[in-house]
Amino acid sequence: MTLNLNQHGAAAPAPLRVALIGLGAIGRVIAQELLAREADGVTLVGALCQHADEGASLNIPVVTALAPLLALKPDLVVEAAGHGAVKAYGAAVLRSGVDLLLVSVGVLSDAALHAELTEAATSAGRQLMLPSGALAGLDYLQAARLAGLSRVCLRSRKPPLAWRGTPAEGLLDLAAITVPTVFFCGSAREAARDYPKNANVAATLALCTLGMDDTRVELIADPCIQGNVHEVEAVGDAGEMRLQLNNTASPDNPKTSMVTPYSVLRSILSRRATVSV
Ligand SMILES: NC(=O)C1=CN([C@@H]2O[C@H](COP(=O)(O)OP(=O)(O)OC[C@H]3O[C@@H](n4cnc5c(N)ncnc54)[C@H](OP(=O)(O)O)[C@@H]3O)[C@@H](O)[C@H]2O)C=CC1
Ligand SMILES: O=C([O-])CC(=O)C(=O)O
Repeated sequence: MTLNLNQHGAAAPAPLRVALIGLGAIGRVIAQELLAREADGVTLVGALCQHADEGASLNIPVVTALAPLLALKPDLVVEAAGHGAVKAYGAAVLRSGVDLLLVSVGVLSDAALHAELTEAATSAGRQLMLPSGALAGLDYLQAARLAGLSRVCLRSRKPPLAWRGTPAEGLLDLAAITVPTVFFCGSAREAARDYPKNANVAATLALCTLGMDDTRVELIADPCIQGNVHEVEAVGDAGEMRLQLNNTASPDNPKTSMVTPYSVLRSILSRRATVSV
């Protein structure tokens, strides 16, 4: 048995072994940051991608199926690939005895899948982790929920090109709009389900507050902005919250806020932090 000793001679925990699913705009930044931070007690053991050549520049093992990913003996699998990947692999990861961090939180708008993942985590004694992602203020909102919340609303604005390839294309002429245009008003469940690459934050907010059906969402195509703007309004017994985030977009994906992979990184590093906030 090998014991890692810190500078005071105390036993240090073994490095946390992390595996990724997806090496796109989010996954690649997480991978680069983890590779640069071996000293922080975290080791990137490999990634699951659709194509074996995707990780070539990162010099990490890349596999194209779940079994060889789990054979790398991760302690934590981080999904950064999309709703389809969670449906394909999520429950199996947990059932194999490995914790799972989901970036594609919006997939939990599917109540049956939510129940399946929760059951898999419970029966295996593992944790399903959800990062704050492109959002903020969730600590306050979860405390306010305990005190009693009555209304929660998210307004997400993105430039027209960020809504390409979504149902917004059938509702308005994205190339022609000249003023901010609301094209969706509904529940967090509907937003997360119908805009799987754009409205994961709606699900995250809902899970921390009033739930998928009572958390309200507006989606807006805004030709006057560069990045992604998320506004949260919450009202309850503990007071009112008004929060506006003006997020820089990822240089590799205009739908995704640049802060998202760093939020995941924070969640990962906090598992090995001596002082955790
Ligand atoms: N929680 C939050 O705040 C946020 C969550 N998200 C979520 O994160 C996801 C990833 O975002 P982002 O990195 O910007 O997207 P990208 O499209 O840049 O990257 C996704 C990557 O995952 C790969 N991929 C897709 N399906 C699979 C699969 N089954 N197995 C392995 N790899 C797969 C894609 O490969 P290929 O291109 O070959 O299909 C692509 O390389 C989004 O789809 C969204 O669900 C995004 C932003 C914020
Ligand atoms: O990154 C963002 O700003 C939000 C996003 O795409 C999502 O929640 O899916």
